[in-house]
Amino acid sequence: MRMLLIHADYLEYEIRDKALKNPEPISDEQRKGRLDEVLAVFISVEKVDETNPEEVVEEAVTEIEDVAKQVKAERIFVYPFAHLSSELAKPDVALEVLKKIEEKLKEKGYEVKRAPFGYYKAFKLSCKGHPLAELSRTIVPEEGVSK
Ligand SMILES: C[C@@H](O)[C@H](N)C(=O)N[C@H]1[C@@H](O)[C@H](n2cnc3c(N)ncnc32)O[C@@H]1CO
Repeated sequence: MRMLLIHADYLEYEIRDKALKNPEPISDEQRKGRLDEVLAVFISVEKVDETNPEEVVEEAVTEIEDVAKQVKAERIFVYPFAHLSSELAKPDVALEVLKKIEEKLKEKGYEVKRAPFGYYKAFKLSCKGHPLAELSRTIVPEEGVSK
């Protein structure tokens, strides 16, 4: 899994078009979304993550929470982003992983939005520009360790 984490004044998106034949079904209210004072997390779920998605979810949540605490962000935007890797996981696996990351962050008390999966989206992002405002993380499940 590849993550780009941006501490931002805001992130807003608007659905433009389908990018997959069967994108995630969404309500009208999900066609647009915005969070202010947010840690935006752009995530590419990778092929290697398919060997142990549970472990990758746990590690991603740990990394995201670590950065959120450092930058004192209470809101997190989980944003599916297929452009951080050339070895992408299948869409059905990727969507499940992203949903679980969202769920676990909410359980930890963060206000979380997740941008819809499988669409072209316009977005606006205002990066804060401080030294920890732009970070990346790579998560790889342990070789062949399936729980
Ligand atoms: C396109 C660009 O504007 C938009 N931002 C976009 O990336 N759309 C992606 C993700 O929402 C999702 N998607 C498919 N596979 C994956 C994956 N392995 N990991 C993450 N997202 C995925 O499906 C879309 C097409 O790849």
